[in-house]
Amino acid sequence: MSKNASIDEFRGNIPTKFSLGIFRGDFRQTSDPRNFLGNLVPRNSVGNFRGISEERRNSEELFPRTCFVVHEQMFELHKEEKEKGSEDFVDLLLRLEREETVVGHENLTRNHIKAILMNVLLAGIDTSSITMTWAMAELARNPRAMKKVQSEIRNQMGKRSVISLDDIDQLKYLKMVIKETWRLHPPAPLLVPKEVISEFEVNGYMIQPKTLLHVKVWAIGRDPGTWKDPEMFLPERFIGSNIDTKGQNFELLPFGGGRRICPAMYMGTTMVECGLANMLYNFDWELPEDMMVEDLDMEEAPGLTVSKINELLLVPVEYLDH
Ligand code: HEM
Repeated sequence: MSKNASIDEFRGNIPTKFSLGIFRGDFRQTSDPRNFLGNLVPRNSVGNFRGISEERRNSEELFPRTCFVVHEQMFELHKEEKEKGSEDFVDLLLRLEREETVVGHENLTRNHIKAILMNVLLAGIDTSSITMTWAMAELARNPRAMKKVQSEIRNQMGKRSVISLDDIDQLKYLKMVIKETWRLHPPAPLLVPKEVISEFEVNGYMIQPKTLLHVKVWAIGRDPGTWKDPEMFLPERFIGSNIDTKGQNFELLPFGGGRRICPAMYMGTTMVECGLANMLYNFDWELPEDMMVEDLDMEEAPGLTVSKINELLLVPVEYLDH
């Protein structure tokens, strides 16, 4: 199996996604009938997730084979020690393990590294690539916004080969495009469930402590009471608005909020901003021959993260004027 094939299989493998709980305390409640995943996934559809908490102690049994393959490939690729400064993320973790670094109360072990890598793969790659795909799909459907964002990037950046992190702050319209993409297409449409701490009232209903709340970010983003013309892709709605994505503005929660807010919010944002900025700077994006803007579908695939059900097909045309 090629490396890419095994990574794809690993990421797409639903039991693998659920096995995240192997390394984390959060899924201790998997046998609880109120359990989030157990409730989302019908019993016996892809396995009985409610019984997982007992079995998961034996990670060898539960850990899918593809997961081991991916980890072994990663470790194999990083077996040579590198100099400090030229290390990547995996090199760094392996060095901390060799140096018997204490993290929290214990040494960082190989199992911790596997858990961290799995978190990054599951939580990081999908969410950023999903955002970039939806952003490109919306821009392809909205040539005016596409032209505007490309003009901003090309005018601000002048001639250069790559747009770096330091340049991104100047790209105000690009940031609005990304926020608007997250409003309409939050990669995680349902947040991690939240447990109510103290009683409160909403619309005449008293919500009791310990109730599990499922926050449907997708619906909030399209709520006509909150957003004018909610179905329209209109990045300009953020001009002069101080709504951001840091979890304080409940209208826009692509990274969630509260204690369990995405810990990699800045990394995720940076990956999306840099990726899109470079794609939009270096290429014009055309629809395939015989395809009209109206033919672009925006159908969503079901899942804990929501991607486009059909692949987005765009033709990159190198932009040579820089
Ligand atoms: C566009 C990029 C991303 C988006 C939209 C996103 C979104 C989210 C959301 C909505 C949550 C749940 C928060 C809640 O329920 O309140 C979450 C949790 C999490 N994310 Fe991200 N994420 C992104 C990128 C990343 C990256 C790059 C990583 C890792 C490198 C990452 C790691 C995590 C982890 C570990 C959690 C679980 C935190 C916890 O349960 O305490 N995410 N993310």
